[in-house]
Amino acid sequence: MSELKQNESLMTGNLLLQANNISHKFDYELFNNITLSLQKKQSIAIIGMSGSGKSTLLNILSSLLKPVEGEVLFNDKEIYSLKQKELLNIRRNDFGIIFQAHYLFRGFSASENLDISTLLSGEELDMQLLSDLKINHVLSQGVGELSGGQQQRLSIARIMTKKPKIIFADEPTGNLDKDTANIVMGTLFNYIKNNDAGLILVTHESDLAYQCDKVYKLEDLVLQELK
Ligand SMILES: Nc1ncnc2c1ncn2[C@@H]1O[C@H](COP(=O)(O)OP(=O)(O)OP(=O)(O)O)[C@@H](O)[C@H]1O
Repeated sequence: MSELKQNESLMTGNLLLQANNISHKFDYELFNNITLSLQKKQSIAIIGMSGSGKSTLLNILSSLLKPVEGEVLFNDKEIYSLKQKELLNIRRNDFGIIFQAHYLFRGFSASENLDISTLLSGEELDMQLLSDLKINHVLSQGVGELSGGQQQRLSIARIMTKKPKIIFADEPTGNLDKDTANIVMGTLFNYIKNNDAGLILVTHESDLAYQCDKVYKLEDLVLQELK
């Protein structure tokens, strides 16, 4: 994005997240000098080969991993310069992170897993959301009794229940058949449009990626804009 456009979106208040000149390495360099911005109601997909660093980049953008270089701005504040408590507040209230492995409480029912989200956020349970995700009929069942795909949708519902400003999703439809994956993606797109939120999605599936407003490919250390 040009500096002019970036300033425009800052002025109109549409900017949700701005990452500047992000570089990261573990044993070897993963990516270099990545700049990315997310606007309200916008969805961004990141694709790339296995091991190219997509999940690592998502972790950096979503407050879980401080990059070796660069900054991530949310509400005009560089998140990795914040005090731990402020960062935790953003992670708890504003960011919704959907992992490849979902972290549901297995000894509890589906409904109790959702209660944790409503209790912490003070938000109401959205029955329409549960119905859209086709899990409204399994609420009284134990998490261990649900299918893998139902567990995945329950973890997505739990994250959406707290009404995050940004949803970061790492392969959110990995366990789902095509039709159910489309339902989940439709629910995520509706959510961001209706709540002035944004979505950053990591996926292997390019047809899912191209449903997003923007598509980037992580390759040869850089993020290339494909759409
Ligand atoms: N905490 C870590 N410590 C050391 N190396 C790591 C760590 N996390 C990831 N890596 C390495 O960084 C590289 C990129 O991993 P990452 O999970 O970001 O890739 P990816 O593109 O998301 O892959 P996939 O599509 O297979 O999920 C891998 O070689 C991985 O082993």
